[in-house]
Amino acid sequence: MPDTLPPTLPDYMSRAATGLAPDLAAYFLSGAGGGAAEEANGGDLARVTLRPRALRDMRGGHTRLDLLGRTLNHPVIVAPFAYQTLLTPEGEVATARGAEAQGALMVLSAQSTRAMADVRAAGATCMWFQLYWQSTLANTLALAERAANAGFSALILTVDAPVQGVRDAEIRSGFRLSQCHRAINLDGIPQPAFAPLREGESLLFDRVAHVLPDWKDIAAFCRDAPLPVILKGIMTGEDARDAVACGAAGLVVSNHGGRVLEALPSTISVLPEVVRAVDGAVPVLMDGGIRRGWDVFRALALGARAVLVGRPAACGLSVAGALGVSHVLRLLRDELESTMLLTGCRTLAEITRDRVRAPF
Ligand SMILES: Cc1cc2nc3c(=O)[nH]c(=O)nc-3n(C[C@H](O)[C@H](O)[C@H](O)COP(=O)(O)O)c2cc1C
Ligand SMILES: CC(C)CC(=O)C(=O)O
Repeated sequence: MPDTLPPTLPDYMSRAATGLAPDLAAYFLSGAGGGAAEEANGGDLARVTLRPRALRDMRGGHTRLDLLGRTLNHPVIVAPFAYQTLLTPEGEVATARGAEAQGALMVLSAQSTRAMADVRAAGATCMWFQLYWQSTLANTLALAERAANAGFSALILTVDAPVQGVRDAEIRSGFRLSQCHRAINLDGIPQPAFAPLREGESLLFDRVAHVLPDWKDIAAFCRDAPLPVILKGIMTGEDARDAVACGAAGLVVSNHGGRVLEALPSTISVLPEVVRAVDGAVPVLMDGGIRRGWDVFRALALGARAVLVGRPAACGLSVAGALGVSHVLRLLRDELESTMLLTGCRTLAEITRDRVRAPF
């Protein structure tokens, strides 16, 4: 635990970047390829400027919202991120404590290094469970049942990373995951074992592609899953419409924090296209590059119902454990409140498109 907590979120990010071992910093903080998509997320958010309204009555203002049948204190959600015991021995348990301290909804990654029951016991606001497709519908439903039995209230199925991203910095750093930090909640769910490749065969198209889902599988999963299913990693209006048609209960506009494919656009730039396509049918959330309370405001103004933060929570966890996660979330919420007050928005519903100037 540091003697003093960093005063701002950028200070948490730089303290984590310098304090972590180089290979861990590369795994947790770098982006795909040379990092352009990760940089675009933050760069494009900064291109959205605010149109403040002065002298409005701000009494009784608040940051509450309703999302999938629950009332949340504020719209900042802890994104699922993998292998948290790499950052501190308590891992996801500490993150859940920090999230609960701020009444923040947390999404637990299927690649969690702590048992889902222990994480739920540590923080009651860890209510959503994220998973990847597990080769077959039956395997994916088996994992979903585990989450439902552990008391989670919704599932996030991530569809944007069927294969790992190639991150230059991570490769250069020689990052390797050790067996001490494994995804224990997947124990007993069969993982694919691929037959050796014959001459001229492609690993991705001739092996991996055979265990990947398509929209029919997603529709079957949404129909049979024991909990509402939110699809994470939607980046176009077309996919958004397909997701709604398949029965998704919500969408997350996400490029995985720019971690999987360098040539993707920023999430804020595609958010309006997705929101238009969905036309209010289900809530649209967004993540990628949210670092300040005014970034939350920017995303909400362009149609996001709430935002998720990945690296900010990871940096809070790495610098000061549960307290760091809690402090990072508090900073974001305080900055959002002050941005609302300074722009004349009493409630989240008042953060509308006409409160910003945006090139998207
Ligand atoms: C180290 C790391 C691990 C991640 N692991 C997962 C994961 O297991 N599942 C998932 O859906 N997204 C994962 N993500 C993506 C986040 O959920 C989220 O989309 C992204 O971090 C948002 O961008 P931000 O880091 O700029 O806030 C991970 C992100 C990071 C940084
Ligand atoms: C195990 C990985 C697929 C976790 C992840 O989503 C990531 O590292 O971005």
